[in-house]
Amino acid sequence: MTNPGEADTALLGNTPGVRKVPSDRLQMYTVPGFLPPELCQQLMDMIDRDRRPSTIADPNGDSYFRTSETCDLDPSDPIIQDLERQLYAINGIDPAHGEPVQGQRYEPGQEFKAHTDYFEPNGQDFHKFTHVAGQRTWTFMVYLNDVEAGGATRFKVIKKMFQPEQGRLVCWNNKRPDGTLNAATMHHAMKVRKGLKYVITKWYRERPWG
Ligand SMILES: O=C(O)CCC(=O)C(=O)O
Ligand SMILES: [Fe+2]
Repeated sequence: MTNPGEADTALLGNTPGVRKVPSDRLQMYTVPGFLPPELCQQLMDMIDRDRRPSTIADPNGDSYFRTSETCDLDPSDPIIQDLERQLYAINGIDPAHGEPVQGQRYEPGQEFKAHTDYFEPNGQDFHKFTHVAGQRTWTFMVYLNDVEAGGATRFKVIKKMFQPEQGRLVCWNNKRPDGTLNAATMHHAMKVRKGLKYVITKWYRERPWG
């Protein structure tokens, strides 16, 4: 039985156009053209209207670690509800286990240095971030635009790099099949060199969110 906070990989594997990223280190899939250009544009407009400086869970003294901007997308907006339905249709994760979907926006020179999406068990804020909903399980991320230069997402442990491409979904399990945290999910949103970069990020939890 799949835990309600984890993606149903049979469902995911049957998504039209899906590709399983070949790796024996982590479960990862990508779907080119997952979101249509019109929806991507609507999401970028929403991010532009409501953005704020991004934050990180355990500040590490490097104020240039995550220099992008973030937008908390309104869960009651019909566009976001439609997006949530599209995610549920391919991952089967009980929506109650999802964090509210976020948008990220990067200008030239902005990045999010190498990190994992799960919370570090030794981090100072571990309890604060996990005591209600538990650890993060899966990450679903969609590029909303093609970036003129730079802005790739680099998974250095598995030597895999994704170039932003409008509508492309990339998703992965932050844990190994045995439930332990998977450091091979380490990734770096590399500096945008030219133009803007927009993505949405959706994280799921072991237990229902709030
Ligand atoms: O923007 C990207 O390419 C990755 C974003 C990311 O890793 C995050 O927001 O956790
Ligand atoms: Fe990340």
